[in-house]
Amino acid sequence: MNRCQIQEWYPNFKSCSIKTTIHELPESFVQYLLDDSGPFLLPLSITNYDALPNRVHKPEEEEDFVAVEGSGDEAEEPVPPPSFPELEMEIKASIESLGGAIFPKLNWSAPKDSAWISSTGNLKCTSFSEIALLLRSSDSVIHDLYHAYDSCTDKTASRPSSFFLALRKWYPSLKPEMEFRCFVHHKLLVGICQREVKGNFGSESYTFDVYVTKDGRVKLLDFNPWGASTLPLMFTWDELEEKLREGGNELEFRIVESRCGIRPGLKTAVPYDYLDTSQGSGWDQFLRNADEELRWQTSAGA
Ligand SMILES: Nc1ncnc2c1ncn2[C@@H]1O[C@H](COP(=O)(O)OP(=O)(O)OP(=O)(O)O)[C@@H](O)[C@H]1O
Repeated sequence: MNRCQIQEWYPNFKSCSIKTTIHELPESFVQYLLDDSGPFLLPLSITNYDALPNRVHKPEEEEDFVAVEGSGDEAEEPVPPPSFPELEMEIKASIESLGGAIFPKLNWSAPKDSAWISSTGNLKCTSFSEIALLLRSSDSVIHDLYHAYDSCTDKTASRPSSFFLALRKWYPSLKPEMEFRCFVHHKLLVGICQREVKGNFGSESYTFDVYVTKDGRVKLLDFNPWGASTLPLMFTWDELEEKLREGGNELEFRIVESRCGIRPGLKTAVPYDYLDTSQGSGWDQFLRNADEELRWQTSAGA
């Protein structure tokens, strides 16, 4: 499990992977990602520091402010937005060095499930606040922060001691049909093989994802543990295990033959309320109101 963290594997596979910079996250930022006690505030950006005194509303500084004794209001100071100036500066420099746009990822996971929240509908980020928004909104990231070791039988801690943010050069047109996951069991490739990726990963059993470029080069995207929360995609874990129990060591290569069978790799997860159209749901209520308003307008116009 630990070997599949990007900060662990990337240094050894840099030459055949996507250009990436890795930043150790201060614990204060990790706590910011975990904190769901109050309203969600984006970090105050270094570019907005000068504007801060004007942004915080201080009624006592207004001319017509009258303090009412014993109202209790004096105790309620506005909560300043969190800020992480050093991390933001490091990230800004990295984004520039990677060509101005990046794909963010924590130790194991990218915030794929929060792509819907960004203005572009994907994980492309050009600033620290875009990264913070995607990370804060993602259950995949929460999984890394809280539950990464849940399926480990030799679990000794509930979380890793440090978290890292990987910024990967943004590739705008990765074709989902050219991405492959390769299953390795006891150092044997049992799912799919790409010659260009050499077998010098430390674990015996794991999966790795590769992308085949237009000119036939293979880029290593990711490593994941064998089993656990790794999706077996067109296989099932039982099927792969069964094949190995039976001593089968032939490589099996599965592809989708129909074009419509290929879905983008990014999960297009949206809140359940978006999808729930049943009676009494938010959508149902919205449609009823719209219907009523339309009827009212029609009868008023008649
Ligand atoms: N640098 C990049 N630029 C653009 N898109 C990318 C980039 N890297 C990855 N992607 C897309 O995002 C998808 C998810 O990436 P990745 O496998 O790194 O995330 P993950 O959270 O580890 O996913 P999983 O848990 O399924 O392995 C990839 O399948 C690919 O389509």
